[in-house]
Amino acid sequence: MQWCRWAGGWRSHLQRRRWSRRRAVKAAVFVSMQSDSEDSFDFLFKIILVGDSDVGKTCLVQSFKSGVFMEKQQNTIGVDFTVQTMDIDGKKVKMQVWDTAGQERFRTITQSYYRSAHGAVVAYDISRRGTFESVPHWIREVQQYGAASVVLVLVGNKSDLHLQRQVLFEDACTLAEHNGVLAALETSAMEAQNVEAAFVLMARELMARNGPSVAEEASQSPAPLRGSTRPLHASAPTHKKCGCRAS
Ligand SMILES: Nc1nc2c(ncn2[C@@H]2O[C@H](COP(=O)(O)OP(=O)(O)OP(=O)(O)O)[C@@H](O)[C@H]2O)c(=O)[nH]1
Repeated sequence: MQWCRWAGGWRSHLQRRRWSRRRAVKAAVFVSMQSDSEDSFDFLFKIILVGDSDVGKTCLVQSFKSGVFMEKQQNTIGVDFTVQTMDIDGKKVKMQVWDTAGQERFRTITQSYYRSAHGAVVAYDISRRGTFESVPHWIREVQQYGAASVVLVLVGNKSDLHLQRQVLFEDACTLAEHNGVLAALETSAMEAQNVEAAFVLMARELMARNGPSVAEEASQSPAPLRGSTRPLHASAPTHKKCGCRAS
């Protein structure tokens, strides 16, 4: 498993899912247009997925949601919304994942979704150098339009295309370290490699940082979480941003 992290405390035993029965039940539900009927949860986190067009953001979300790789034909228009619930350390963690369009023409729409995100996954394609060179731009966008406490995870997707690799994992680690990013991982939506690990890593960090306040906020929400609802506002930061130290 390719990953690196600077915030400390990360253990790499997260590959195996612990919530396979629930996932199996929910796997058929793809999200954009449907509500999630399971309304009780211990934690609720909103995660935004950003990065250049065609890096595989939608495929990552689909892989996370259903474990299935679907060759996507169309580019995302605006923002798409998915909910996935996980069992982490006996806690029911609901992840709202907002898959944004990478195309420039949707930038104004997508920026408006950053504000309430607890975490952001910044994705690039390991086989296209240009998508990696855009990463600082995406990080700046998240930092400019998102909450100060937003947790960033860097994901180099399409790790199955190792023969076409144009980005060294070491370069991704260096970039992450210099930009206050929690961790860098390489994933393959096609091979379901590390996809779940990226979201579990994010969830664990958010639980550790400001989980109780997010859970409390969610429990006070007047309406159950549904696909059509607006995102919850991010809770106030309770901890400092990650330091960048080599583990
Ligand atoms: N080889 C390989 N191809 C992938 C992988 N993930 C996605 N793709 C392909 O990459 C292309 C783009 O994937 P999308 O998920 O549509 O990319 P996106 O980032 O959502 O694109 P926008 O909606 O324009 O922002 C599709 O042809 C996918 O089949 C992967 O892990 N490996």
